[in-house]
Amino acid sequence: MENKCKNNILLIGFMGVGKTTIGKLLAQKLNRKFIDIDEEIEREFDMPVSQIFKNIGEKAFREREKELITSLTEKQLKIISVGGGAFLQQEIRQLCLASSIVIFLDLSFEGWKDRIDLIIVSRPVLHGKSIEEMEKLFYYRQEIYANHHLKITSDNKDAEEIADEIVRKLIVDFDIFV
Ligand SMILES: Nc1ncnc2c1ncn2[C@@H]1O[C@H](COP(=O)(O)OP(=O)(O)O)[C@@H](O)[C@H]1O
Ligand SMILES: O=C(O)C1=C[C@@H](OP(=O)(O)O)[C@@H](O)[C@H](O)C1
Ligand SMILES: [Mg+2]
Repeated sequence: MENKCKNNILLIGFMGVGKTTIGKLLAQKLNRKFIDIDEEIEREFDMPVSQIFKNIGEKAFREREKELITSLTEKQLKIISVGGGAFLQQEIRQLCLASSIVIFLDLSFEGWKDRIDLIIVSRPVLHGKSIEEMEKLFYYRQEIYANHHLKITSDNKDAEEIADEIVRKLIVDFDIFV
């Protein structure tokens, strides 16, 4: 039986699927605090993620990503959007699955390709990659997103529609009170 007393709501999925956008909408609809892990790290380092990767390195980013997610999931009743690579770390996966309702925003590669122009500048992981290499990374990462409590198919739906669908499912399937 699903453990329904988890109180944080955490969004996962590949970069560009809408975790940050939809997390903000969800927080408004559920009247909860919203935390975007990338935005927190950018605030701390006072530079965009792309510059952190370039100037400080991905290793430091991943270490801080794990520290922040660990500390933030200890406190409850938040909407947390993590970066697309957070679930690469097994400790983060285990911690989030145990402490939060993990929602996977599932977008097809065809649907994702339409967003490349929107995200390419700010996603250093994509820099220098051919579309074939991006596709390989996309499908490789799908395995880590299989660790979730709720999957929302996201193709051909706008952010509001997805946020409303999540609220409905949280109320019906997870006893979340609005
Ligand atoms: N459902 C959607 N339909 C179309 N575009 C979207 C949708 N959700 C997000 N976007 C757009 O895609 C880009 C990436 O969204 P973002 O929330 O930053 O994704 P993530 O946090 O998963 O990387 C933004 O330009 C955003 O406006
Ligand atoms: O998939 C990844 O490895 C990353 C995704 C990004 O977050 P979004 O998924 O919000 O773009 C950000 O954490 C960083 O660029 C690394
Ligand atoms: Mg994001």
